[in-house]
Order: sequence, then C-alpha cells, then structure tokens
Amino acid sequence: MSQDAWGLIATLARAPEAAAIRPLFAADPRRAERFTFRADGLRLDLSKTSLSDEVLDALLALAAARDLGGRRAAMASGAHINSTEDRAVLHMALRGAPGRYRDGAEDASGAVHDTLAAMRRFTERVHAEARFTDVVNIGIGGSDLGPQMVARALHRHDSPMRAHWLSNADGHAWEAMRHTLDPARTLVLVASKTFTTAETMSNAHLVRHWLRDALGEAGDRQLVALSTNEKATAAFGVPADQVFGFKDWVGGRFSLWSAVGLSVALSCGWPVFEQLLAGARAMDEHFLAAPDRENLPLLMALAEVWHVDGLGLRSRAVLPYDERLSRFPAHLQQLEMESLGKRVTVEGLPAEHGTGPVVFGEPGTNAQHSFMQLLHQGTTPVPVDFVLVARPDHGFPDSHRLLLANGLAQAEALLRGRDAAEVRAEMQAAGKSEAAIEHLLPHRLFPGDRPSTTILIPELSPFTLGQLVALYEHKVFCLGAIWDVNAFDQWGVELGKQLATAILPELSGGAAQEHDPSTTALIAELRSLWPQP
Ligand SMILES: O=P(O)(O)OC[C@H]1O[C@H](O)[C@H](O)[C@@H](O)[C@@H]1O
Repeated sequence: MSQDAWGLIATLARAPEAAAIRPLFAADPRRAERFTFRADGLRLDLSKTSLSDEVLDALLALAAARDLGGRRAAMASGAHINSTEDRAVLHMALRGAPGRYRDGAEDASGAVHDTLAAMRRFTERVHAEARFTDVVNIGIGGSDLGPQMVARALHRHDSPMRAHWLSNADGHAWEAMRHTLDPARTLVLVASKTFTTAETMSNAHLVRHWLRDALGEAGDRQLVALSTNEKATAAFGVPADQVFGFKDWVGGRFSLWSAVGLSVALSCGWPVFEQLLAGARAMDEHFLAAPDRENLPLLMALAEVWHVDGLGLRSRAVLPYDERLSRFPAHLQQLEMESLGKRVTVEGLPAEHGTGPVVFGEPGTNAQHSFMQLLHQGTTPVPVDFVLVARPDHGFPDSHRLLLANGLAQAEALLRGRDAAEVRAEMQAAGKSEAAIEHLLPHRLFPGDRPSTTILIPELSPFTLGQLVALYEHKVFCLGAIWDVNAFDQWGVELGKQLATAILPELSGGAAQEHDPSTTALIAELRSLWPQP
C-alpha cells in the first residue's frame, strides 16, 4: 500500500513541470489562499512550493498508507515507539493538562505538574530573595540548544536575571565567561539528562571549583541539577532539594519544556515559561485533532517529503527574520538532523527513501549577505523556511519595515527569478553597451521557481514561540513515521564519544593506541606542539 503511494509520488515528480511553481499561481488565482493554513493565529504559507492538488493528494495518501494517525495516537498513548531504547515518547505530557497523557499505569502529566510546581516555587523564591543576578546553564545538545534559543528569544532588558550558556568542552568558553560573573551572585544549573556527558561534567567541575574557591563548601548550595540521574547528581554534591528531575521518555532535543527549561524560568520569569508551555500545548491539540488536510505539522512534513524524495533536494535553510530567534536554526539543526539523520528503518533495514535533509540557517537579513547567493543562483535549489514576525517589541518601526520587506523580497525573488528580457532592459536603461550586456547577462539571470515556506506569527511572545517549536517537533514526528525511521534515538553520536575517550590518555602522555595513519600522525604532532607532563 505505501509502495503504491511512493510510486505515485515518484511518477508525479518525473513530470517535466514537477518543480515549477509559477505556472501553479498562473493557473489558480486562489492558490495563495488555498495553500495557506492556520492554527491559533500562526499562519503557514505553502503556496510558494510546487505542491499541486494532485501532489498533495498523493502525499496525504502516503501519510494514510503509513498509518500516520495510528502512529500519532500510539505516541500520545505512551506506547514505546522509541523502539531501540524501549521508551515512550511523551514530550507532549510536559505541557499537557494533568490526566491528559499516561505512561503505562502512571499519569505522566501528573508527575510533570509536581515538578513544575517545585520549579515555580524555586524560581519565585530566587527572584524574591534577589541575591542572584546571573544564572549559568551548563549543558550541551538538548540540554543547551532549546533553553538557550528560547531564553535568548524571550529575554528583555527588565527580565529578572541574566543567563549564560556554557556548553563547549573548550576551556576558552569558561575562561571568557568567568570574568563576567560574581560567584556570590551566580546560580549554576547543571543540565544533563544522563549526568554523564563528558563536556557537561568537565565544565561542571570547573565551575564548582570556582564556586568553592570563592565561597568554600557553601558554594555547593548554588548548584542546581536538571537531570534524570538522581544518584549522579547526589554524588556530584547537588543538594537534593535543588535537583529537578524528569523521565526517560523525554528525549534530549525535546526537553526544553521539562526541568531543563529552568534557565528560561529563572532568566525570563515564571509566567514566560508557563505561556511557552501553553503555546506548545495549543499546537499539540491542533496536531492531535486537526484533519490531515489542515494539519500544519503534517503539511510541513509532506512538503519536505516532496522536496527530499520527489525532487531530490537534500538540504533546507531556516531563516527567521528576527534577531531574537538567532539560535532557532541551531535548535532545529539538532531537532531535525539528530532525529531524522538515519539510514535504516525502524526494522533495521536500509532506508529505501531519502531521509533527513541537511538543515542550516541564520537570521535574516544577515543570511542575505552570506549564503543566499547559492540559494538564488546555485545549481541545486534549497527550500527555505522563512519565519516572519508581524509586530516588533521595539519602537523603531522603520527598522522593522526594512526587515520584513527583505524577508518578503527574498521569498519573492526565489519564486519569480529574473529572465533575460528583464536583465537586458535594466542594463539598457543603465546605458550599458551591447557587448557588456552579453558578457554579464548569464551571471545576472535568476532561474526562479525555488521553493519556500513562510511562517507568519503576529508577535514573538512566549505563546507563539511555544507554538512554533512544537510545530517543528511534530513535523519531525510525521517525517519519522513516513520515512519509517526512529526519530527518537541517536546512536550516531556514540562512536565519536567512545573514540575520544580512548584518545584522551594519549594526549596526556599515555601509550600510543592503534588508529588510522592520519590520526596517529596528528596525535604525534599535537604531542610535540603541546607537550604534556
Ligand atoms: O542531557 P545530556 O544527557 O547531557 O545529553 C546531551 C546531548 O548529548 C548527546 O550526545 C545527544 O547527542 C543529545 O541528544 C543530548 O541532548
């Protein structure tokens, strides 16, 4: 059944005009409206892609053949859909009403609400005491990218605390940060699901040392742990009443809604965190209830299937036209590539279809002055997600108009392109000679028909950011279901970690181990350039 659906998509993709977008607009004056979808004020415009009614029908049939609805219900019911780790996938429970989601016999959201209440009491106490001005979040991957992205987006000049992010194992990061902090006024969060991640534990030791140096053993009172591993947090010396836990059914890249989001609550305020959860909850309800044809995460996923599998476009750019969302592409890089960068199916067979594309991005307008050249004139189209925010939170309307005009213009340029007649007329009007026109013409052509999706939100609030992030989370779920890959494990990060553990002693003078010749030579040269005792 799903083979037939894939077959139809392949047939449609082979049609000569399969990637063309402009003819679709020409043929249907209502296209913009018909391919625009909404959920609670968030607007998703898919009209600037080559999805036609026929293609969309085929993609929806594929989703049905893959039992998208059944798989979604399985996730919501707490089934262990993360089969390689034998775990449920219940990040929706982190923002669900009590009683809404179950983990086996337990009320998953009930346990979450106890933790949320403890996080709230802690946050409000810290703010009321006003002793701490700064919070440092030590964590990496999902224990850094999500909360950092959100806190950077929602922090305002009058927010309760400043936040800092220590993730890289590179000691230069801490070296640069520590001079900006007063140990007596700094609260330190160690965010790690496992509490074993090498980079995080290395940084946690550095920072604990700094606290103890300044404050003695009392420094440990300023350590807070956000983890599933209570034993390890106790062994590290974190006071038990400063450990905020979560369950193994929260994947790292889906954990910003859990205790891992404490840095958001502390730096931006509890109401901000609550509204963030409310926004995600609204998107959850939309995803669970909206019919397929109106279901935003599913429709975004289907557009991606069309681009990746139909048209062979193996990368995608994310361009938020909002400086506050500068870390949003980084968050999506982990969310999407760690989830969908898989080469075998859930059953362990070679994946028959293209899976996760390369995702990258930068905020606009900056991106326009770096990699957009390739998107406009490179040999392979790169679909773009534009994120636009209608109302700014500053008093400089001219700046905001300039920003929005550029975001709209980039999408328009990708679509319409520029043909020889236009270029020629422009250069003639500028008084160029025929020889100069002939010389420059090919360089100044834009092919057009390059796909983009535009997400428009009325303002960047905790609620709309919650919606936006959850939209992408559910898109990832849909793609995992359609491509038949486990979107919730990440075995691909293991090998490098193991090899690093083996190499580590060699860099401090330990006996040489067996490596490929290139690695052996590099280790030898490093040892001579930076001799260790
Ligand atoms: O939260 P932690 O257990 O410290 O894990 C931090 C990160 O490292 C791992 O290697 C995974 O690639 C990520 O999915 C995870 O978010």
